[in-house]
Amino acid sequence: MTTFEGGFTAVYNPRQILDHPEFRVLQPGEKPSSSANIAAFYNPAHEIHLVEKPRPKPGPGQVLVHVRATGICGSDVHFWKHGAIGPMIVTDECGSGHESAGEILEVGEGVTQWKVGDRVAMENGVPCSQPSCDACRIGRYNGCPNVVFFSTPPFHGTLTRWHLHPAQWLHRLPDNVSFEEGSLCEPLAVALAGIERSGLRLGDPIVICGAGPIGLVSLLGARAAGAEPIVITDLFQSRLDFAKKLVPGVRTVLISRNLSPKEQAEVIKQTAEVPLKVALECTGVESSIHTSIYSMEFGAKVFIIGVGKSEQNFPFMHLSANEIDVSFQYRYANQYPKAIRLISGGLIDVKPLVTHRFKLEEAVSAFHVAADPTQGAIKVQILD
Ligand SMILES: NC(=O)c1ccc[n+]([C@@H]2O[C@H](COP(=O)([O-])OP(=O)(O)OC[C@H]3O[C@@H](n4cnc5c(N)ncnc54)[C@H](O)[C@@H]3O)[C@@H](O)[C@H]2O)c1
Ligand SMILES: OC[C@H](O)C(O)[C@@H](O)CO
Ligand SMILES: [Zn+2]
Ligand SMILES: [Zn+2]
Repeated sequence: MTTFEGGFTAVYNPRQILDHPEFRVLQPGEKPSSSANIAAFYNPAHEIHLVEKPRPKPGPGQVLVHVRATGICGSDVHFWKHGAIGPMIVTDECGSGHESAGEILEVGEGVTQWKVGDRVAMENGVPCSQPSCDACRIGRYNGCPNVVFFSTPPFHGTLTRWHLHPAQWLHRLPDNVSFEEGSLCEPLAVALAGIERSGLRLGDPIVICGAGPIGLVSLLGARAAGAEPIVITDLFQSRLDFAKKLVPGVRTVLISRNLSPKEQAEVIKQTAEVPLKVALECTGVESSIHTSIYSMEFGAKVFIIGVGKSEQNFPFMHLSANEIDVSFQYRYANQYPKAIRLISGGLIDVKPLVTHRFKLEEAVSAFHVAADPTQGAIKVQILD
């Protein structure tokens, strides 16, 4: 039982908010009609294609959102290309996209907090919200065992024109925050959750490993949080150049495949010039995690946001003898309001992360650009 704002209560099963199950795959070259509810789906045959679906009707406690901006996440590409992330396996057609913002088109029964035309960022991991669920009850709802995460199989994503959403999992966008910025609140929420739980404090010297979208939003967040100095690493100079443009004061280290993690850590330490208190690890790659661990001072924290191989080795004795804590982040909880405030207040500027823009009808091309490293994409946005 969930109480919606305004006192309306409903038995609330997030699985019932699944988008309309009917869809038709468009043939290659077939033009979708301009009034259709189109979406980009991936499937177990590693195809990505447009589909047409009916326009859904909001039920009690739901709203219909016209999705205006969606960013492509590495996990969308991964589900398409590799068919699984850990235990989440693509067994059927599945809608992509979970970094979205839009405009409310219709409100369902009992929805009092939203009206048609309101601009919102969509929080796309919808937990069960049942009092019997410990994770939900204590506010660590990213750990809800019954979470519906749109775009993670079997739940269709928000890369679509019209999407049904539970009213209480939307966040109002102030006038000075665009739909694109609203959609970028999703990767930013990942970084903010990690930074919050890493215990990072004003003036802390840190290293960020990996300068992909997650490393870069972590860089923006860490800079806003007052970390200094900040060292960022990557295997590619182009990504480090991007980081330097984004935050000119950042120090960069190009990772060499010829150096061991210990040797690499020495380069990071020399670049930092002061002992490092925190690592925000944003690759999930074993060698990079080792490098981050060897870069740390006694009592430091290695905070792992990246995800990678199911089983990995750890430099156990180095961790133990240096009391280095290792922690992990899984998605986020309670970060959207903060992300929106930081963007609206001008403390974090996510706009430069968008390198490519496509129309919804061009979503398949957008995926090909996002998946091709030679295109130099950081964040590909799909706008409608
Ligand atoms: N914890 C979560 O909830 C969560 C949420 C979103 C993404 N992620 C994960 O975060 C990670 C980063 O996401 P992204 O979108 O930025 O991915 P990405 O692949 O675009 O970026 C990763 C970057 O790390 C660099 N890299 C790879 N190996 C490296 C090494 N040994 N040393 C230094 N840099 C190295 C790559 O060149 C790349 O620029 C991924 O593992 C992703 O799955 C986690
Ligand atoms: O941004 C959130 C992440 O992409 C998701 O956790 C994804 O990796 C799996 O659902
Ligand atoms: Zn994501
Ligand atoms: Zn729950």
